[in-house]
Amino acid sequence: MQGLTYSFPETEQPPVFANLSMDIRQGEFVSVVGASGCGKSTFFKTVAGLLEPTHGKIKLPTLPSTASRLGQIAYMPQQDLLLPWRTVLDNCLLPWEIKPRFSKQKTITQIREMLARFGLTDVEKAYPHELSGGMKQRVAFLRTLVAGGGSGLMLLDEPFGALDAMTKREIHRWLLELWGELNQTIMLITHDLEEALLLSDRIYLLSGGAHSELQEIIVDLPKPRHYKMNYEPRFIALRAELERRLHATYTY
Ligand SMILES: Nc1ncnc2c1ncn2[C@@H]1O[C@H](COP(=O)(O)OP(=O)(O)OP(=O)(O)O)[C@@H](O)[C@H]1O
Repeated sequence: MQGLTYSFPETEQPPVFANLSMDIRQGEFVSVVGASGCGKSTFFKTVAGLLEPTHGKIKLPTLPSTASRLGQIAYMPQQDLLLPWRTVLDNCLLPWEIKPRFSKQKTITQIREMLARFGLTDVEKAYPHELSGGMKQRVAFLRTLVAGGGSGLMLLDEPFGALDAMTKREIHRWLLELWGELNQTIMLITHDLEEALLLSDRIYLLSGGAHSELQEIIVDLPKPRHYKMNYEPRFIALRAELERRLHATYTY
């Protein structure tokens, strides 16, 4: 991404963000943190092609630079947005109904394989109200993977924000285990600094507006990561540094 600027049309407001540049490598896990309202979601919507940047370029190695990104990048919002009248399997089939890539039978076979890997085989015929919060997020995550778009890039906009601490921990453990197999590049928006440190290779701290800034924090914690790292000196030092820099961007 090079020199990205976005201003909402027909507003007198300064740009939500201006002149942002970053490179994400294939297979990286990168988190974006920043004060509330600094423009994180708008930034993701621009990357996903839901909004066109006012200035700047976004290049994906899998897509010609003139092609639309819309539908090419997997995007998962904060709410799971599962359709309550559809079973787990039928919710996961939704992307296929909108944009069929393979035959229905092949897609169902792929979804069933993923349901097994995600520990969801037993709930294939269940409806969303019958699932726990963590299970719903896993189904939504699976559906985002099915929607995929083939670019291998997933944008996760605070997907675990509404989960309680223990469910979040369970989903982190699950994501860390599955991570290697997914072969995806992930960008995550989060307000949870420990989540960002546990999951990410790098963290970008965004401050928006006409004089936007992106600060990069490299998370040099060894892999595989696990929860007990929270208590290790390097984790604590990185958390303190991140918190200090984040506070400095707040204007109370
Ligand atoms: N459709 C819109 N029209 C005009 N301004 C908007 C619109 N959507 C968002 N904004 C403004 O853009 C700014 C950035 O919003 P955005 O949702 O991207 O921030 P955020 O960092 O994701 O916030 P949070 O962390 O609270 O979710 C805010 O000031 C918001 O009021």
